[in-house]
Amino acid sequence: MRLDVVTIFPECFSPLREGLIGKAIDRGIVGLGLHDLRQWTTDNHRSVDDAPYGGGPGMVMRADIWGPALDAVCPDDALLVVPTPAGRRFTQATAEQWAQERHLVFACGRYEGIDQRVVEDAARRCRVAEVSIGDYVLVGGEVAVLAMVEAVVRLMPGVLGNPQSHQEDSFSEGLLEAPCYTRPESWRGLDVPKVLLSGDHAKVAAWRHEQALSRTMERRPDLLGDARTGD
Ligand SMILES: Nc1cc(-c2ccc3ccn(Cc4ccc(CN5CCCC5)cc4)c3c2)n[nH]1
Repeated sequence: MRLDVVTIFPECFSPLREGLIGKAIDRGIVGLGLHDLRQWTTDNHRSVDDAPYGGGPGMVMRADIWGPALDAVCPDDALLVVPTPAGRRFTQATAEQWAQERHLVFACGRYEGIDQRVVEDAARRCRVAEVSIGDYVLVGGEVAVLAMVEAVVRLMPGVLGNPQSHQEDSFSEGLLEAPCYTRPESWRGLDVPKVLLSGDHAKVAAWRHEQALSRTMERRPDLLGDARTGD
């Protein structure tokens, strides 16, 4: 898979060079390209924004800068991902779909967002996904892209040491994950649940499912559909 990111803060993406994602890049499982949007500016101040038509707070990122950048970075067969608070929700299912893609291009906005015509124009030649990572407003798209890239790349073959690991991800079975424990067996008067020491895999699996279910009911009834949310 190839990943390209267009941003005015390329340095925000140095964390991708660390850890499992960094290893995936070093091993060629993932190709990463970082592109400074200001490369496509034309004025001495290298400005990328202007005042919003119709008034309102802050500034909007200019289509006449973003257009040439995406023309250069985003081919027609790529999926263009545009993080925005106004997007469809990015979920584990989204990550699983995108892990099948050959090329993802991420357009990181700042200020109050990107002129909507950039998305409209891009959609004439490639698939575009405007996505939100949660119901809160960040300062820009970079943190959202870091989160989505981690969620997608960890699903790719060869990235996680133990492929079993994402079989039991939260959400992969529609439930939150069960609690996890490791040594010491007793710590500050708190003991590991005895069933986990039993060696009885069926009992362990049953206990973990029950824990996942109760946690989900308590913390995320929305994941359980109408029956449990009292709708
Ligand atoms: N899940 C999630 C994603 C983001 C996100 C993603 C990209 C950008 C680019 C700029 N911003 C800041 C930002 C500030 C204020 C508004 C709301 N304004 C109200 C009137 C016009 C707009 C929008 C956007 C982003 C935020 N936040 N949260």
